[in-house]
Amino acid sequence: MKITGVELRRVQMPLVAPFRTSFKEELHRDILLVRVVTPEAEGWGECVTMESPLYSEEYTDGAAEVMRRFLIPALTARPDLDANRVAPTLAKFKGHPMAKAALEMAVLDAELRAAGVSFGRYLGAVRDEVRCGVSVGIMNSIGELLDAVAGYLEEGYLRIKLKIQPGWDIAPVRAVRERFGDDVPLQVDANAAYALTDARTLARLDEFDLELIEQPLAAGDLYQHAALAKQVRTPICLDESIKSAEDAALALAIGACSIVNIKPGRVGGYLEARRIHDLCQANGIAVWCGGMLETGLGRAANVALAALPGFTLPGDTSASRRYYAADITEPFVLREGRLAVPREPGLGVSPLPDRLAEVTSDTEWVRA
Ligand SMILES: CSCC[C@@H](NC(=O)CCC(=O)O)C(=O)O
Ligand SMILES: [Mg+2]
Repeated sequence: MKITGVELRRVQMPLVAPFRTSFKEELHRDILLVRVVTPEAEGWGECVTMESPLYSEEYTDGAAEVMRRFLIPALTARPDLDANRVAPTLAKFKGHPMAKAALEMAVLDAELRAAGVSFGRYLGAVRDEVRCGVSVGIMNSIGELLDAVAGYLEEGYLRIKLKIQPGWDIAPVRAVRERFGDDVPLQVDANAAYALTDARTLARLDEFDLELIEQPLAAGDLYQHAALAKQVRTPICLDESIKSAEDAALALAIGACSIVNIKPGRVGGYLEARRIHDLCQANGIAVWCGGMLETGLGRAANVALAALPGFTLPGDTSASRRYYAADITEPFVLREGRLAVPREPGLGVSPLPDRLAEVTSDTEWVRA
């Protein structure tokens, strides 16, 4: 395929409620969308960067700039591009996995729409629907948290993930266990808020029979996570630490984690995400699909990925209404705790033109 041009489009998506983690409180998402135009078809990509470099080193304005100056020109120079060639073409540019992932996603979408093949079928989906969990932010009170969890359980979510940080960990987890019982699959995500010196506090979470503790320590602390894993019984799951299949192989080799949260943007794209899935499956390691509050575009791709055989745990693949009153695509609606895998070619969804226009704050055409 030859790219004839790329549109960079910024959309402003207000959240239905504040979403607070150990590093930030989100009130809205300023999202960079990418539309790749080729003679055969167009494709959409979603860049999952935050506005500021607080989750990882990337941020949205930086992603747009690196795409505009380096990544898009490298891709448009190739007359023979396809999705498998995006990462090798961009490999000479260091880092920027989320920016690269958005472009690969858009090229893959265009390629698959032209071929009449869905994301799920291309990636290797074995299910027509995926079991869904939900991520619950840090709240102002235990009461507010319990009301939120009650609402999500009522909606049918099959797993609850609680954001934690020092000072908001043991008490909220205990309160959720006491209110909703021991049978609700429950896990926590610290977003790297703890240090190895907090091992005793983290070990106190063992009494609550959690599915996992996600990213307790800093992204670069692989060795420290391996040391922590020897001091807590609850399985350690990594998120921010795993930026490639190579990182995953090292983390498994040194015992830094026993479960992996796979986020295509964090690892440079859906093809690398599949490689991590394959590596983990071959090593008997469970994986699940993480989330970055995606619109229906990224949500469609994540749900397709989550249908691969090794995704045995419910992911943060929630319904559109978890974050947005009105998505930019037809909404993903939870049914019996599950989301259906799109079956149409490519992502299987497209932005609704009127809705997209409503939320667009900027659009820029980068000519090939
Ligand atoms: C704004 S924080 C985004 C990263 C966070 N994502 C979630 O908690 C799930 C978000 C979602 O449901 O998309 C994580 O560290 O796993
Ligand atoms: Mg996480």
